[in-house]
Amino acid sequence: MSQQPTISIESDVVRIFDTTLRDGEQSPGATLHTHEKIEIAKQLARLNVDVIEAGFPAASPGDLEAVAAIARTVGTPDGPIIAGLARANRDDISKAWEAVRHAAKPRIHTFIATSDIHLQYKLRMTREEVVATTREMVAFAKQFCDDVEFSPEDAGRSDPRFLYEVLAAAVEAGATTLNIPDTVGYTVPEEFGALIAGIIENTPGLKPKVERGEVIISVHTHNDLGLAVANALAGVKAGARQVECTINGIGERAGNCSLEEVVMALYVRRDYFNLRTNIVTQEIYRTSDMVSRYTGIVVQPNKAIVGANAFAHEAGIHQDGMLKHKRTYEIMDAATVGVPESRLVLGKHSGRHAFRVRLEQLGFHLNKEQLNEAFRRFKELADKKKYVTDADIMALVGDQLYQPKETWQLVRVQVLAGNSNIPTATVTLRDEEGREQTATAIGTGPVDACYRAIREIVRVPNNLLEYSVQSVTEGIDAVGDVTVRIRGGEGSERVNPQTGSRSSVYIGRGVDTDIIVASAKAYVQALNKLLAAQSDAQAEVVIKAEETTA
Ligand SMILES: CC(=O)SCCNC(=O)CCNC(=O)[C@H](O)C(C)(C)COP(=O)(O)OP(=O)(O)OC[C@H]1O[C@@H](n2cnc3c(N)ncnc32)[C@H](O)[C@@H]1OP(=O)(O)O
Ligand SMILES: CC(C)C(=O)C(=O)O
Repeated sequence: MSQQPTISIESDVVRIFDTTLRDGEQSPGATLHTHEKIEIAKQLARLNVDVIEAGFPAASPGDLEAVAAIARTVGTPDGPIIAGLARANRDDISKAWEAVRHAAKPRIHTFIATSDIHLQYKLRMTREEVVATTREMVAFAKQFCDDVEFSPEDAGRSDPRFLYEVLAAAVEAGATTLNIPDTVGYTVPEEFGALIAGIIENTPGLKPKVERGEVIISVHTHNDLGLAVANALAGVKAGARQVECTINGIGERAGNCSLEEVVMALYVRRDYFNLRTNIVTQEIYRTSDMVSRYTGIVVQPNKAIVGANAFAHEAGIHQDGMLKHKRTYEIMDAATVGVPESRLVLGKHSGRHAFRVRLEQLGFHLNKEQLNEAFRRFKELADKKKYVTDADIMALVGDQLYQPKETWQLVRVQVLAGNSNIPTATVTLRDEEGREQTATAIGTGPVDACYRAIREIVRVPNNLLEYSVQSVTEGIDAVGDVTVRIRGGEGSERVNPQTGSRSSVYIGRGVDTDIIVASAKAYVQALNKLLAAQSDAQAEVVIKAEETTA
């Protein structure tokens, strides 16, 4: 099984054959319109893939036209090879040629299965018939096109000795690329590598042709066991010089070998593979994003290379390492794949170093005590909130540095709610001189009614931007923690003493076992901040006016 490759191939280039528009489009629900396929093909050309498999022209007239359109627009002399897939029959091959012939560099890719299970149940053919069909159909394709690729489908589960026979027939008939598919993602890397090495070594007459680059061995792996990329790399190590892959690894079932992963593995581990690709790696992220948007297939956040978290660091120890030297936790630069920069995500696992750096980026330069207090409050918030945003941090530190006086205090709140009442709230607030005011309001729910009643008393223009409630403790007697964010009207801007930046957004928090009470406290707190900022602003105007008169 562990047959070691003894091959010495002249070229150190691994060709990238992108099949996003053919095998990728076979992902359930990924159907693309022709104009989207053309856009993706153009982007693949910018990415500098060597081959675009643009579709399966015999599948439908629309598919044929889409492949032809790509051949015409993207298949320029400097552009990639444009391939069309065809079963091993005359009709499919003729249609493939009809579509790809418009390209400067066309390729017909024909295939037939070689595993016993496919022969017996699907094709209902004998091995002899498969060999004869291969010879005949590769020769038929060769009449149209010099560049013919042949694939023994389900090679991963085929008898290797039979594969050698079929592949020899394909080469004799003129195939210049032999693509070895692990169609159902069944093999494991050592085994697949050995399969490739065995093919090169044992297919009659093949090895010298592969060494001179007259015949290219290609690999096409599927991800049913999550091994598609590992298998493709094992194939490359054994002598393959073309990898068939898709953007974001989309494709039938669990998908195909992911282009970005295999390309970056070859790039980052040049020391191990001693090979290169022609890919413009800086275009990777843009391509991934386009394919995701057009197919509607979302990229999982932890996906290697292109996932949202691929260059994000949350743990404090990692963030500290990153700040001291990027290579401590990153094996490649985000910019290499077109991601603007790596991110330090602030959350409950973050440490002081990263927190301080983010504060400085936001314009806050705190002394040690202030930083410790801000960090304590940040951790408290991170325990409750999944993501702590920059806005949260600004509000949190802003609040810490700026403690307004309490213009209004909540005295009482009483609500009538339920599914047979109009939600009604009666609220009593006390002002700085100890005078109480009461208002009653109805609303769409008890919180809305309560907020309307408060507005009746406080009467300061504001918009509620965000209302969120969380339980701080567990169980039926849980304490509710309400956070509100409001924006004040004109003249309610607060100047950040650290940065000089202005904002009219105020945050209020209220905690109580009754969430209506917690909601009222939070809103009153936010309004108090707004009122304090307004009176500060007025004082500023008066002082400026006095200075001018003086
Ligand atoms: C592993 C892969 O990804 S292979 C590529 C898969 N892609 C596609 O299937 C493309 C979309 N397919 C289609 O639109 C349709 O299946 C078509 C137009 C290609 C064919 O449709 P139909 O003629 O209705 O046939 P259907 O798909 O039901 O069955 C496939 C037939 O092709 C035969 N066949 C399958 N593979 C091959 C092959 N490589 N060479 C020759 N014949 C083949 C099957 O044995 C079956 O033949 P049968 O009708 O004599 O039993
Ligand atoms: C047609 C071949 C290359 C294929 O897609 C597969 O076997 O998975």
